[in-house]
Amino acid sequence: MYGLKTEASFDSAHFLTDYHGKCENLHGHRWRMVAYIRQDGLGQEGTERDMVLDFGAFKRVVREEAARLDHTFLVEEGSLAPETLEALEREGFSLTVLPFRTTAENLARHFAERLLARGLPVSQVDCYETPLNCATYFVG
Ligand SMILES: Nc1nc2c(c(=O)[nH]1)N=C([C@H](O)[C@H](O)COP(=O)(O)OP(=O)(O)OP(=O)(O)O)CN2
Ligand SMILES: [Zn+2]
Repeated sequence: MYGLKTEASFDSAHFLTDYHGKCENLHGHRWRMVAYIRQDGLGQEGTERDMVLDFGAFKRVVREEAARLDHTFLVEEGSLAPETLEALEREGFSLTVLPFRTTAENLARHFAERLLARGLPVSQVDCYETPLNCATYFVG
């Protein structure tokens, strides 16, 4: 069994609905996403011979997915009044409305699903919300 991992970071604001404490307030993180691939064998021919996957291809997709969220406000769908969303957009803020509570656990799963949809056979995604706090989503 072989494994690859690569990572990308992004800066985003969020708040947690139904949270009783400081995280109910709008705040920001430098989110660090670490993606893993596990594979039995290696490529047999061409540029990926004896590789799981070219690191270049792997990191490009992971970076693109992080860039989608970078410097946006991660908003759980339904957590702000439509007029608030409209006002923020009118002011020129970039919002990413997500159909889930913006926990590190859910962001790890969301990221894994996005990478899988783009053809990367990821087995795990770690989402570091702070340097010491990490949630992991295991595929499968
Ligand atoms: N299991 C989870 N717990 C918490 C999550 C989460 O996504 N999954 N998220 C939060 C908050 O978003 C919060 O921003 C993180 O809080 P905290 O650990 O308190 O982070 P700090 O670095 O700000 O804490 P210090 O007080 O500086 O140690 C909460 N929990
Ligand atoms: Zn937070």
